[in-house]
Amino acid sequence: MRTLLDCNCEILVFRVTWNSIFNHKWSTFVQQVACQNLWDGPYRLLFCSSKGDKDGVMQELGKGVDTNLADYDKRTALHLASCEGCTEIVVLLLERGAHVNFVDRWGRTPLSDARSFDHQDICKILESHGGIDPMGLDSQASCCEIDSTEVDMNEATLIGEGAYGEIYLVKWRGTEVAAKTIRSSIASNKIVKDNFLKELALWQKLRHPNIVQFLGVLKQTDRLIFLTEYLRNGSLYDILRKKGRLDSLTAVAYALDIARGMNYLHQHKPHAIIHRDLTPRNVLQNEAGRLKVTDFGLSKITQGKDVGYKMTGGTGSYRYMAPEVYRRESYGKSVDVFSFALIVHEVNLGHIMFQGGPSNRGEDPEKLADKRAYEDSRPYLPSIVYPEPIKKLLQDCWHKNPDRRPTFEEIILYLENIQDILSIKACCSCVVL
Ligand SMILES: Nc1ncnc2c1ncn2[C@@H]1O[C@H](COP(=O)(O)OP(=O)(O)OP(=O)(O)O)[C@@H](O)[C@H]1O
Repeated sequence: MRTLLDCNCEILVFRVTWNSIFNHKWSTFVQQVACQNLWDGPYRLLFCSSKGDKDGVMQELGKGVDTNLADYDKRTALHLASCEGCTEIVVLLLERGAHVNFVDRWGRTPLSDARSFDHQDICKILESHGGIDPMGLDSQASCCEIDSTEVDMNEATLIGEGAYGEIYLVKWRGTEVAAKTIRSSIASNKIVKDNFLKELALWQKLRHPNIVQFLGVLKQTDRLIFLTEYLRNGSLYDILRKKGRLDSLTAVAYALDIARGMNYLHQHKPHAIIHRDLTPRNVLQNEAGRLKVTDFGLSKITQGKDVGYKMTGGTGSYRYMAPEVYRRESYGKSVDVFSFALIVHEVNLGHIMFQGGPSNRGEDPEKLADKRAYEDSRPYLPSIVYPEPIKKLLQDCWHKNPDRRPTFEEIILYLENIQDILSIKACCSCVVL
C-alpha cells in the first residue's frame, strides 16, 4: 500500500524533476528535501543520480533497487543524471542496464535532457548506446514543402554566395524571397541531406523578430533549395563595409537585436539551439533596419570530416571562433557569446577596421583563432572607441573561461541599461542644442 510518505516523495520528485527541466535552479530545493529525509527508500537512487553521488547510486543498486525505477512522471535515474550533467553516473547506470531510451511523461528520453542542457559528453555516450531524442533532432517532423512551379528559378537574381551554395532573390507567389541552394557535393550525400532537412524542420518552427523566417523547401528539384524571407539590406558585413563605424546608439541597437535573436535560440525547448557560426555574414538587415540572425545549426551538419566542408576563408568562421571550438574541446552555448563579442567589437570599430586598422583584419583568420586559443590574445579596446561599459561587456563575453561568459539574457538586460543611458544623453544634448 502507498503511504503518505510515498506520495509526498512522488510529488517532490515530480516538482524536482519538472524544475530540473525547466528551471535548473532546484539544488536548494533538493537540499531542503534531503534534510527532510524524504529520500529514503527506492527514490534515493533518483536523488543520488541527480546529485552525482556515485557511492550513493552504487549502494542503492547494491540493495537491489531497479536501475530503471521511474518516478510519477516516468523519469528514471538516467534522465536525472543526463539532465544534471553527471557523466560518471550516466556511464554507471548504462553499465548496470539502464534503458537508454526510456520515455518520460513528456515524451523525453535521457538524450532529450542531455541535449537540452548541452551536456555534450553525455550526448555522445547516450548516442553510442543507441540513444535517440524523439523530441528534437531525431524527430520525424518534416519540412514544409513548396511546389517548385511556384518559384521561377530562371528569373532568379544572384545575391550572394556562401559555403553551402548560392543565394538568389526570387519571387514566390508574387513575394520577393531568398532561395538558398545547397551544393550538390553536400546535398548528394543522403545522410547529410537528411540531417539538413531535420535542421530545416527545426528552423521552420522558430518565430522571432530577430530570427530570419524560414519558409520551406522546394520539392521536385534535383538540387536542395530552400526559401527564407528576403532581407533587402543584406548582411551586417556588407553594412559595416559600406557605412563604417556606427554611432553608439545604433551600435547598441544592433547588439541588442543580435542578442535577442540569440537568446531565443539558446532558450529554445526542448533543447537549446547553438548557432556555432555567428558572424556578421550570418546577421541580415531588413528595410526597417532590424537585424536578424540566420543559418544557425546548419554549420554543425557540414563539419563532419567526410563532407569536405571548409569554413569560408578570409571572412569566415575562424575569425569569430571561440577558443574551445578551435581547440576541439567540448563546448556549449557560450561559444556564441564569444562570437557575439567579436561582432560587437567590429560594429563599434567599423571604419577603422575596414581601413585595415588595429582589428587584425589583414591577419590570417586561422592564425588569429590559434592565437586566441593558445595565447589568450584578444582584440585591442581603445578607450576612445569603447566606452567603459561596452569594454567590460566585451571582456566578459570573450572571457577565456566559457563559464564566466554571461548569458544572452544577461547581455540583453545590460545593453538595455546602456541604451537607456545613451537615449537620455542624446535627448539632453538635443535640449541643449
Ligand atoms: N535571406 C537573405 N536575404 C538577403 N540576402 C541574403 C539572405 N541570405 C543570404 N543573403 C546574402 O547572401 C550572402 C551569403 O549568404 P550565405 O548565408 O549563404 O553565406 P555566408 O553566411 O557568407 O557563409 P556560410 O554559408 O558559411 O554561412 C550573405 O552575406 C548576404 O549578403
